Amino acid sequence: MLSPRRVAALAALRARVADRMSKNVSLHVAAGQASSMRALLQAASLDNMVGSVLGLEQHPQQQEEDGRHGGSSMSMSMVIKEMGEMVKEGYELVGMFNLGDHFSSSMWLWGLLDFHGVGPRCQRLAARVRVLFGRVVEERRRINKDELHKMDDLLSYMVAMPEDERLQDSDLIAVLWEMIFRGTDVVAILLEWALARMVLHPDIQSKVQQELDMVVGHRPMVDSDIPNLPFLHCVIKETLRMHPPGPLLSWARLAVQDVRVGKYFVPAGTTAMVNMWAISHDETIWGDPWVFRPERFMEEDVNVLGSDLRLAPFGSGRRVCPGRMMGLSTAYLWFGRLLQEYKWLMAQPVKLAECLRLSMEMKKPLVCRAVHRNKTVY
Ligand code: HEM
Repeated sequence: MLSPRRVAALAALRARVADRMSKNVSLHVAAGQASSMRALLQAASLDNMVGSVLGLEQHPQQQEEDGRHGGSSMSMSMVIKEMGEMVKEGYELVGMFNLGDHFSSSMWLWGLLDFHGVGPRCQRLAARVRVLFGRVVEERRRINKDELHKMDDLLSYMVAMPEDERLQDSDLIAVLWEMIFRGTDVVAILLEWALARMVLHPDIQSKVQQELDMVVGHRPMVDSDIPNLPFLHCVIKETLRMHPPGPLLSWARLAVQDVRVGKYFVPAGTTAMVNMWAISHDETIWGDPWVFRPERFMEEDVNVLGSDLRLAPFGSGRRVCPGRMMGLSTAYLWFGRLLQEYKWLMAQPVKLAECLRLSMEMKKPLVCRAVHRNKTVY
């Protein structure tokens, strides 16, 4: 459970990142360029994750500064750039086909079938993660306890824990890496889908903007506005339904004996996974499942955090996404800010074809044109 102070600090960080992201969009607008949304959203998401997990934040005017973190000797921009490269490499590796994964649990045969060198690349990535995160952890430990208690990021919290409760270094690094790796792209992917839908459905886009104008007005949207924007919630939920970024859930079950489930025969030894994509497109559960209709969530509220299995885009139970509150709040805020400040128009045909890697992405990345709305948000 996060303390109110940490919740407020995370919200303030999200808002600062939203400002930086919006400024980047306005640079494209000023240059008359269309925006390639994926790179822009990924950069913002990495910025947010590195800030909330490691407490490292790069201020535009301080490209090479490190002073906020107790005299770190590492260049902030270098650390963030390397984190971004490592996340990208991790995604590529997870998405690569490796014959060994399908045929063998024995290491030597797995190595023999690893034609693309996935194994050695994974080992090199793991070594990079250990070195870079190891240095960040070491530097944080040098900060005195009083200062550490004032910091709101996950690493500082974990380093400040009583000694007998602390994780070993290898586990600590694994947790930090997993949070950044899993949390970075998925938020960007969700927002890319949501914006694609806004470009395709200008009527729905206007409806969100009307709600924002009415509830928030001319100042920038903040976290505390989120509960007062029900239609914006519906749009994000409908995006999660139609384009769940994590379509296969790991509530894995092993059949210990041969069994029949409905009309299917499941042999002993089979691992079964939950296909959330199929559930959220099932016409016996969702009327008109192929129609993007956010209003359906106005008619019936559905909790998407794991308690309603008709739509559990963050999973459910023991392996539920630990970043779901943060991911959802970030998506609500950034989506609201992007729509509050800009009208989004088609720059290239929007294709909704999907591509499954670690998350389910748009196969053809979204490129769209932003136009400043008349409302002044600064
Ligand atoms: C809109 C945003 C997000 C979506 C849709 C999402 C979705 C998911 C899904 C579907 C899973 C797998 C659950 C399962 O296999 O049963 C998952 C796991 C995970 N997510 Fe998220 N997630 C989001 C944001 C985040 C964020 C912001 C973080 C980090 C702060 C994060 C960290 C993780 C981690 C560490 C796991 C692995 C948990 C485990 O294996 O036990 N996620 N997420």
